[in-house]
Amino acid sequence: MTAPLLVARDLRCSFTSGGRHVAALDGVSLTIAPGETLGLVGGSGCGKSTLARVLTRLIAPEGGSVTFMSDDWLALGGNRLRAARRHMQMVFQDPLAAFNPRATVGGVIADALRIHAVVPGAVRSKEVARLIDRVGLPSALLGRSIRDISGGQRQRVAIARAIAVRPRLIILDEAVSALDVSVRGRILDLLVGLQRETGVAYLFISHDLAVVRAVSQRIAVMAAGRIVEEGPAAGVIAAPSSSVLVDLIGAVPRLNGIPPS
Ligand SMILES: Nc1ncnc2c1ncn2[C@@H]1O[C@H](COP(=O)(O)OP(=O)(O)OP(=O)(O)O)[C@@H](O)[C@H]1O
Repeated sequence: MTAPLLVARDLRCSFTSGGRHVAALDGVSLTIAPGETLGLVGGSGCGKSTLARVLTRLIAPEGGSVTFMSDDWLALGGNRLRAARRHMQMVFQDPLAAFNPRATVGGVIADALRIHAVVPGAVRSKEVARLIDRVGLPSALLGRSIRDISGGQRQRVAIARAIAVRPRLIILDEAVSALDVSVRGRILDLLVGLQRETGVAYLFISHDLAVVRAVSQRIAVMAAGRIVEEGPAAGVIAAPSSSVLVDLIGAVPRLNGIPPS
């Protein structure tokens, strides 16, 4: 059996605000294999984004461990962390918040290539052009400000920036949730195609089970800071064991046997 790419064990993270204590992660464990998509689904406030932020080390958990590419990920520092970071990229719901709004499309991708020294400087522009074409954007967009393109185009730029550094894992947190249905479908197709070509793994986080189902081989269902069920996508949806998943299935007419209106 191939070694897992990422193993999270018993992650715990809580917040106190307004005198209220919330266990956002209450002992979360999960495994992601190389090249697979694990879909993480759950209702609002169940801890999905906190998990993404802990895995990407934006926040430190109070307990638990993460092994990523065989390293003790939460303990890595210095040059080893910088080198390993390249392999775990993140795409957020609102890419504008993740970019310097004054940056150009080409600049965003070139910076990622430069920071991680992915290709020699002499061929960087050529690689930027290849990436922008691969994510389905015209090269005319390269000089445009990131502020002056559509939300769907911006999300394609975010994906181009993530794949530019040839990561092993991309964590997508509600990455297509703000897009209209047809744009969303095309971006999901792009993600599936890129995975086939590069073998990248995805942790695909969404409150929308239909979207998660469209791209995931396995699904983990989260409620109140815990993973309440997990397994192969088709099997989990065919025989849900948690009330959360039953509710999420009920919210998707197609999965519920009722044709969409
Ligand atoms: N910085 C913070 N300070 C205080 N509470 C927080 C903070 N971040 C998250 N929480 C709380 O932790 C819980 C989990 O939040 P989280 O954002 O991880 O959930 P989520 O599943 O991503 O929700 P959504 O789908 O609505 O974004 C919620 O109760 C939230 O209010």
